[in-house]
Amino acid sequence: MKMRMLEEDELFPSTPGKVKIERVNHRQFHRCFASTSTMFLWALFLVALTASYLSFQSFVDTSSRYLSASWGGLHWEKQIRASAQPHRADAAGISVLVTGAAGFVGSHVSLALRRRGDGVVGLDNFNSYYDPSLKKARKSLLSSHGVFVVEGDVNDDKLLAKLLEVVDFTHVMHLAAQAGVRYAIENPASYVHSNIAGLVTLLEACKSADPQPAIVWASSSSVYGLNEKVPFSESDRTDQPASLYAATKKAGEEITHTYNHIYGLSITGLRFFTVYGPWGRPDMAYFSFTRNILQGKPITVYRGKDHSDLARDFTYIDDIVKGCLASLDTAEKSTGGGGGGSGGVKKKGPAQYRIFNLGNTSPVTVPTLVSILERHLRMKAKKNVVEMPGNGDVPFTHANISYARAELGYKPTTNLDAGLGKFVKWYLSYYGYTRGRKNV
Ligand SMILES: O=C(O)[C@H]1O[C@H](OP(=O)(O)OP(=O)(O)OC[C@H]2O[C@@H](n3ccc(=O)[nH]c3=O)[C@H](O)[C@@H]2O)[C@H](O)[C@@H](O)[C@H]1O
Repeated sequence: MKMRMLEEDELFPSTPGKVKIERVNHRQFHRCFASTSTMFLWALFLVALTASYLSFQSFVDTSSRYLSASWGGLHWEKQIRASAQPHRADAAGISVLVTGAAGFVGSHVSLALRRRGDGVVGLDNFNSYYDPSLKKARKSLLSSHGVFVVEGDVNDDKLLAKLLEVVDFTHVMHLAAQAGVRYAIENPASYVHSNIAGLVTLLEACKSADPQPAIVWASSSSVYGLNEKVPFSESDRTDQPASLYAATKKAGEEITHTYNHIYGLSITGLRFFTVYGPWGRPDMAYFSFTRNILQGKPITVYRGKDHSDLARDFTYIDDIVKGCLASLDTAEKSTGGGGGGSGGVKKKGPAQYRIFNLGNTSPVTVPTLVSILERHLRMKAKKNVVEMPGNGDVPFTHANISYARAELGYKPTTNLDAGLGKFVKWYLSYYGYTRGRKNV
């Protein structure tokens, strides 16, 4: 049957919004029903489309997370367990999670532990504060010695919980941090992120672990700030930080104290004094001076307001490593019960809380540092001497190490001349120089 053409006023009501009800006849009911069912089908279609889009999205999210996740899975867990396994003949081996393992101090400590047969698992986020290729090279060195380094952040609570679940670490050596005194002016948030939030995330994970590991972590000589009493002793005032970096390290000392007090975590904080050496940090003065001298570029040497030279208690990496290992070896067990829950982790008794200076005890001025480098490099520096900008620097540092000597047997043996000699040798070889000329 031929369909009647719709009259104009059936398509467009004469008065907008006012449909003439009396004209809704049987045929219209059919049309209405047909259009309702069409609408229903369309709605169904749209719902199905949305649902499939959402499930596709979640599939994409899950799979991309799975594909991009650098941790997890049975194979990964196997690698973690193998790396954490001590191999010491005396069966006294410890199992250490080293955060910041691809960093300067972290890589040296990890290697030293591994060499004496301890179990080591590294954690590092490989951030780009300085050239990540140097961090990757340190990681390769570690993996060639059987140390597995997980790529991840100390702010990742799930990763930390997983690591502490897979292995009963006896110790955590917490070296991951945002380092550098002057960079805090440029990027203050990175210090809060790593040195405060990251530290708390790590302590939360450790407090809930069963058994709880003992924690040794990197504080800094910078906590002494504007302290003028020399040499700096652990009991000196540390409430006058000169930089945000120093303030976050000081905050770390207070935060770790809280976790020690409430949860029974065994804590040892180490105040490192301007650590230098092979595989060092490119942002530090001795490293950047070396790079500039070799490239014929000028270096900027800061001096104090009254034209006085700045001085640092430069400490060689091997001495620092010995202090770190002695701290691990003398750390007592944590006394908390482990297990998560709403703050239900109670300590069974007071736990050890220690803070040590790890310095060299003989400060050297920055101009002297430069002249030692010139001698080792057999090249002259182009020096720009400028007044120290007010960006967080302190005029001098000088460690009193009596407490570390008494408790840890800590005794630094490398002076700045010998240490810089070793650094320069490493630098020339790592960056492909033959005495001042770069091999291309
Ligand atoms: O012990 C610490 O707790 C800290 O040590 C280190 O800080 P600092 O002692 O400041 O070392 P570093 O930058 O090498 O400057 C050395 C000297 O060179 C001067 N300096 C620096 C740069 C420059 O261009 N010119 C210059 O004269 C500068 O004024 C200073 O007098 C770590 O970086 C830090 O992370 C933290 O661990």
